[in-house]
Amino acid sequence: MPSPETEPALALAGVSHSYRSRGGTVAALGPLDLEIAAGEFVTVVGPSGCGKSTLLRLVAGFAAPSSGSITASGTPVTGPDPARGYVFQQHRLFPWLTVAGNVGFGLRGLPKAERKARVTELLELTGLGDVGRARPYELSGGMQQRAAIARALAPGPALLLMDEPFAALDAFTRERMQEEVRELWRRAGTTVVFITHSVDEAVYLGTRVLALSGRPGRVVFDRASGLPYEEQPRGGQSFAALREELTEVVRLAASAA
Ligand SMILES: Nc1ncnc2c1ncn2[C@@H]1O[C@H](COP(=O)(O)OP(=O)(O)OP(=O)(O)O)[C@@H](O)[C@H]1O
Repeated sequence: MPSPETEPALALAGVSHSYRSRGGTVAALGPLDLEIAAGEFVTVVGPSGCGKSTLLRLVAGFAAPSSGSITASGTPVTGPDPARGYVFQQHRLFPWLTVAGNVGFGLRGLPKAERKARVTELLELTGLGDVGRARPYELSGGMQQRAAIARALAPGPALLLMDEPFAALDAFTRERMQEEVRELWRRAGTTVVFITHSVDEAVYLGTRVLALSGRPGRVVFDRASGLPYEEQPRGGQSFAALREELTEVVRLAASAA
């Protein structure tokens, strides 16, 4: 039997999803076949409404696909699991808990000393060492999003799912957060699936870049960036070429939608 190490971090086979609404059935996604290896940083772009969030929600186990199957490291996804951390566009921190309380929320099963050590480690890792006792509303948008990332990382997830995590941030903070998430990924070795509307962000962050067609979203572009992170500077030649190609793919997908 294949061991979890040899299984893809994520495998989707024939996955599609429809929503039922008053107006009828909306085919939102797929069919989709996709394998993601452990350690990849996969960015996903596509026209508005093409099913990107749906894809991530299915992978997280928040909803079951209408058809097809999803496995994470060989185990079928049947519901949410701490092995899959999720970061939303809006941080969704618990306002009644401190930042440290939020980060440690998923660690309630651990002995207190162990939990405290892990929270301290994560606060340091995400540059929040000084604000563990603050409430979320006392933090800037960038810090709130860092706290949300720390909370998602706390149980040591094999897979980190990020749904436009920086969309609500100003341009400067967003660029800084991109550097930070890149560094976190490099150090933590977590597999990442990252949804974004920004072609720039997708090309800059992804070791592999996917584009979905208009609704129902299917994979119309799938490319490993082919560059080690250190050699993937913004504005470099390969960066510009991939950005141009991807922009055209998304433009075509949006006009066909
Ligand atoms: N709960 C729901 N009930 C009915 N339709 C839904 C529901 N959630 C999403 N949809 C529809 O499914 C389609 C895909 O939605 P989804 O949010 O996955 O797209 P998206 O690519 O993430 O969009 P955006 O880029 O605008 O955030 C859209 O047409 C949306 O209106």
